[in-house]
Amino acid sequence: MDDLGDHDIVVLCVLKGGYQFSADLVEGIKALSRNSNRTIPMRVHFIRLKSYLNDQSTEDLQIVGAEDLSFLNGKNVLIVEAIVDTGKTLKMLLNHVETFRPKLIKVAGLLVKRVPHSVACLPDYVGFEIPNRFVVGYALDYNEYFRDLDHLCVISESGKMKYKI
Ligand SMILES: O=P(O)(O)OC[C@H]1O[C@H](OP(=O)(O)OP(=O)(O)O)[C@H](O)[C@@H]1O
Ligand code: HPA
Repeated sequence: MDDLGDHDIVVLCVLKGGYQFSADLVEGIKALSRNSNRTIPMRVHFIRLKSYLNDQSTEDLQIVGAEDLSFLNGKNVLIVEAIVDTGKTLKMLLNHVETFRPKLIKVAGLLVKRVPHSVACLPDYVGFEIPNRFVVGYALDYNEYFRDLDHLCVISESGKMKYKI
């Protein structure tokens, strides 16, 4: 919490995969605030990025919906991302967010995948480093399936075949 400075923060949740982690992280920050002497006013905002088809990152990385993030100007921003795999999404998002000139940007990533060809863009705060396998659950999907699983797990090859597009 100290890293995030002494004035209000904007939590920027990366949809769709980040919704569950963001919700739980916001609860965690609220609990820390309650147990300390300082309350940090918090705004929560959502941004949607999409690039995956089946278990592959595509070149078609889009910010879905026109996003005017000019309110980030001068703010302390905490980007919340469920997973950093190739790192392309995070890199593109950081470039985008920086154009709005926030005061501070920090990134919390629940999972960071050990991949051979990542773009070397890492979160400031990492939950877990995981092997190079495709994981689903806890809001992470395979072609939009499995976000509703309470737990994270590796999708099997037969699961991939069954839900392949
Ligand atoms: O590090 P990368 O290889 O770029 O992958 C990470 C991104 O991939 C997933 O998003 P996806 O494009 O699947 O959209 P979704 O969150 O709506 O499922 C995930 O939620 C991350 O945002
Ligand atoms: O392993 C993953 N699972 C779900 N979505 C993802 N986006 C990048 N990597 C993954």
